[in-house]
Amino acid sequence: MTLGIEVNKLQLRYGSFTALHDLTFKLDGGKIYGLLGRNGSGKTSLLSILASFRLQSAGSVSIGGEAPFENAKMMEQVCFIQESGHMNEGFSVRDALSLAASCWPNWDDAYAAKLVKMYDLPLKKRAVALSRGMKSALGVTIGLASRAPVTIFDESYLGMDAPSRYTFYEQLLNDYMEHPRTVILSTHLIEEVASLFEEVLIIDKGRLIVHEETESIRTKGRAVTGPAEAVDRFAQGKTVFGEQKLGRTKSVTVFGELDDAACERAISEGLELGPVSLQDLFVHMTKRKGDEQ
Ligand SMILES: Nc1ncnc2c1ncn2[C@@H]1O[C@H](COP(=O)(O)OP(=O)(O)OP(=O)(O)O)[C@@H](O)[C@H]1O
Repeated sequence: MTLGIEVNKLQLRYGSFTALHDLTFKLDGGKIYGLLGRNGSGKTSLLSILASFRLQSAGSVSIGGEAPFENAKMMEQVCFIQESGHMNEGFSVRDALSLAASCWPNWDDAYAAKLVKMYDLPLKKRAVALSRGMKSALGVTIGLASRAPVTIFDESYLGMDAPSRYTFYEQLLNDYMEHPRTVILSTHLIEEVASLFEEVLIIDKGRLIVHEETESIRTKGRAVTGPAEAVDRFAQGKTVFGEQKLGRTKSVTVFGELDDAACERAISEGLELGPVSLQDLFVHMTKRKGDEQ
């Protein structure tokens, strides 16, 4: 089963501070979404509302057609894994897994055991006493094995070392192919995870500035490489970021879609056009006064 999500004019205020401004978007069920945003942009606030950890100040959220807040049926359908997951002081890893098994009806014990083995999680150890990376490994184990129709990972794998993170990405993709569900990943490690995203949402200062298919976002910019003079001529009048020079060869990223004629002109001048990284585009789109170029 997959569940879609609809968010309409969603606002969240903390006292007099507005963290989320009129967010409106629709997520189809059964896709992997990337949620990107700079520090403090409102990612956790948004995800907490989707997971019914928090009630919005205005607007509406519906998951599979139902409002999630204080909706026991919905809580079984949504699994929210945060980096700073709260663990009961006295709980062992085994207890944490047993509790998770009782929360999510689609829980797969055999898959959880496989992940425990992969991550070498010590079942008898108190969960609060695990290292940061091991806590993250426990978190992603719970998120994956929950098989919840809506599974949200809020930077939950940041504490893990690179091999463990790659294991997570691989497991997520394989398990998602076998058991399609709606997955939202918020991350600052954009390039590492970008290939998993089918669609990307970018929020900036509590406002949604992008919601598009990943492939379509990548067409918003191009990497242009070639002889420095030809690159400069081509880039004139265009928005340029991410400039690199090696000898007489230069590479720049130009922002904005290029039509066929512009691409043909570039190629005829000996320039190479390549795709732009999602991370470069994200940095450009969320740039603020005072940021380094
Ligand atoms: N409980 C709270 N009380 C008051 N302000 C809050 C509270 N929680 C978050 N905020 C504020 O809301 C804004 C959004 O915070 P949020 O944690 O949602 O951002 P984020 O995008 O997840 O950030 P990061 O990438 O740094 O984790 C920030 O300005 C933050 O200070």
